[in-house]
Amino acid sequence: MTALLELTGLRKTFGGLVAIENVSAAVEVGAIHGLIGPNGAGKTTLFSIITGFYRPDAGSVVFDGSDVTGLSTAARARRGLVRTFQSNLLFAEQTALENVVYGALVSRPRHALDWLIERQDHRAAALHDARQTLDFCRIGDKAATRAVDLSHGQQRVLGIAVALAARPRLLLLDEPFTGMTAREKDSLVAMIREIRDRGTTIILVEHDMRAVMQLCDRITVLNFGKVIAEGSPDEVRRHPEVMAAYLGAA
Ligand SMILES: Nc1ncnc2c1ncn2[C@@H]1O[C@H](COP(=O)(O)OP(=O)(O)OP(=O)(O)O)[C@@H](O)[C@H]1O
Repeated sequence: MTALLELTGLRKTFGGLVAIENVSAAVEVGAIHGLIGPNGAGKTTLFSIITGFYRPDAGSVVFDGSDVTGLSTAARARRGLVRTFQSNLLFAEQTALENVVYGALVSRPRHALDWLIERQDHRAAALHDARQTLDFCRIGDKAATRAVDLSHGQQRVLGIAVALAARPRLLLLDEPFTGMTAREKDSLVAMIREIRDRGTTIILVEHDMRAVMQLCDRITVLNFGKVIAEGSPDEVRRHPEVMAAYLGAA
């Protein structure tokens, strides 16, 4: 297997606090890779380093063979490294369809230009793609609904649809299951598998252990900013340090 993402020797401090210390990990092409750990373990900080929101104090982020450590979030997104947000950062007053179109345009500035100068063929193609993405995410019937009028679970799915519109090669999902009903969770588990099966590698930061264990091929466990375990769900579940970290946290 080849690594799509390689993290080497990452370190990030906030004042005197070491949030991430000497973190190395590799995410294989086609994997669903979990990133877990108790509260304050450093998951969000690591996520932000991978997406370019934070610059690490040391170490490197290599995406598809290129060092992207110094690149902006937008430059990474154009290369196919795309994230969703924990909160629903959507255009609340716009329809679901418009949100997905914006998701596609943000990652493809050339298309945005065509849109602005009203290239009708590009507009039609963008709308067609956005409709297909909403259908794929099982919210095609909500295309004309304003984002703000969707249920919480539907808004989270729309967030994923917006990210998918950017055609990610690596999709980072930030706690996508938060606040979902059991039924919505089951549907999202199936959807995430399908996204992977269509060729997108996935990193999943998630507190819902059932979803993590169901979905992930590999899991990296952080505690106090360090990697304490890495392996299959079964290996990680039985790892003494992981059990201790979660019991300690509980
Ligand atoms: N911007 C910041 N400024 C100062 N300290 C920070 C900042 N961001 C995170 N930290 C600290 O770094 C450590 C790791 O935090 P982080 O949010 O990455 O953990 P987490 O695993 O995502 O936690 P949670 O599961 O609660 O979201 C914590 O001690 C946190 O207080």
